[in-house]
Amino acid sequence: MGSDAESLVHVLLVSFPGQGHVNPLLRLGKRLASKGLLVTFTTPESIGKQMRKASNIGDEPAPVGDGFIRFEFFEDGWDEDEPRRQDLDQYLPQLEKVGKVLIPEMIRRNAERNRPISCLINNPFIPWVSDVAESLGLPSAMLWVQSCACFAAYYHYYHGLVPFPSESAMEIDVRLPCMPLLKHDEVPSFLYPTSPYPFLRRAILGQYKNLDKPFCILMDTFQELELEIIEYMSKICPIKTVGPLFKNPKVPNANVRGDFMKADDCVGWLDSKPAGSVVYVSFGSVVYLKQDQWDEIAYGLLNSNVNFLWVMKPPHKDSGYTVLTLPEGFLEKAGDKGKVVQWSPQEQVLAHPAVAAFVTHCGWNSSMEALASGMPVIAFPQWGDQVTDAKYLVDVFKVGVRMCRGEAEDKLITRDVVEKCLLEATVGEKAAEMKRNALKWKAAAEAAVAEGGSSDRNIQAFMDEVKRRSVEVALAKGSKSTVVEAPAAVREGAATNGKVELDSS
Ligand SMILES: O=c1ccn([C@@H]2O[C@H](COP(=O)(O)OP(=O)(O)O)[C@@H](O)[C@H]2O)c(=O)[nH]1
Ligand SMILES: O=C(O[C@@H]1O[C@H](CO)[C@@H](O)[C@H](O)[C@H]1O)c1ccc(O)c(O)c1
Repeated sequence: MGSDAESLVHVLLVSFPGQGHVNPLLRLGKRLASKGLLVTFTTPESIGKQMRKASNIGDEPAPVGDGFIRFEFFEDGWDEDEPRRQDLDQYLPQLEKVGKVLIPEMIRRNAERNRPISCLINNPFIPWVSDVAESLGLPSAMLWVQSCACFAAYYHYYHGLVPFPSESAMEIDVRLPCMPLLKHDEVPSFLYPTSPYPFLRRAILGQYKNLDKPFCILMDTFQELELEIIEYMSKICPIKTVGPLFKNPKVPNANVRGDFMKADDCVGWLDSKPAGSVVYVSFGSVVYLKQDQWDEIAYGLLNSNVNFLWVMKPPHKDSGYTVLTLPEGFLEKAGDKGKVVQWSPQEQVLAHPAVAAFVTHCGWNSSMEALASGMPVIAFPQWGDQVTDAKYLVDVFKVGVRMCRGEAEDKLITRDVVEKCLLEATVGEKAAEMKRNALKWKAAAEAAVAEGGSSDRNIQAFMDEVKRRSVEVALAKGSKSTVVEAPAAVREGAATNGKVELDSS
């Protein structure tokens, strides 16, 4: 490694191996690197292999702005084809067991190679990373990869601060401070007493057991988007909002990506379509719909006569899902009006002028990418944070129409409803109003990450703190610090109390 990289403060990012976790943590890594840190990104080798295949991840540190990012994967101790990786109740303890041995080894190896690590950053599902940091006398931070509203909902549930739906009162609404009233099915669905995913409730709440360990909780949201709840939760936890992380004005085209699958080429097809004529349909990396629902969406798309780009990712071989099919003759009927791909370059798609609206499952990454791209949405949430994100996208941020309330409702959304929602979001006054609102959020997002914006100030303050602590760590370990510059004073900057004014229907 070049001596340039070795002279930089070095942080280690440890990610849970899910696409919705890797993307925001890698984006944080690129942001920190662009501002002058050396960043090592790690996740299990099983995913590392897919990332190397799908993206251009090399062995050498990649220069990003003023710093570098490099990758080092770790073995999770299981055979390549182990199906238990799909069962979080088995996989998370396995990751903890091996990670608690291999991450300290990785840290030692890096120190021996003259690039000592000064701070660990993890994302949810792997809270033990802050135990590793503590045991080695290193500071740690956590990147929360959902909205602050969901963070607050889980926090209040975990500490029993307000009543949530329970077996004896299934349909109560939930009143959380500084948040709109959440109907029982707008609360993150892992908290429903009847959730079929108790293992995901355990996985996400596991982070709250260790919440006192990270010195900072970074969040991929921005102050202007969730003003009141961010201010409220910041009085309780050391929160710094740094989003939207996918926008990095310093290095907008950093050529480092973390896709698990190579994106199909669809930009040329989009280029051939008129402005604002295409609906983009994607349900993220984990959600998988039933065949009858898929058919209704297919007919709704055909009947609405819109152009569409539809992501139809293949299911994981051990997921238990059967491969979805398209109705007979669907592609012929759609002709050049439709394109179906296995994986899309979503950031590029959402920024493309041909795209008018996004049918989304409302995962937080997709939600932030849509908002920050000025893209109206048609909300089709299924579970977890998605149902809460849908509530916010539609009722609070006012950039969307609702097509579905969530998997728990167990309701087939018919082709007529699909068609009605597609038209509502693409033509007429309501569509125009949602677009205006979305463009306001795009401008607010860009201002947040621009130099001196709320997220930029927070990331700078975080970097200064990491550098300050790296001196302490080096002194405590009795070795020479790698920090060459004194931490810059944390710039107070103008408080961004201004709310974004929205058109309301
Ligand atoms: O065809 C696709 C579908 C999704 N994504 C990316 O995958 C991530 C999905 O994260 P999200 O939180 O939206 O959903 P999850 O997959 O975690 O349910 C986002 O960054 C998307 O941009 C993508 O690049 N291409
Ligand atoms: O990545 C998984 O879930 C997604 O995480 C996003 C960030 O927390 C969230 O916004 C989105 O709604 C989720 O779908 C994930 C979930 C379960 C699982 O077994 C995984 O391997 C990944």
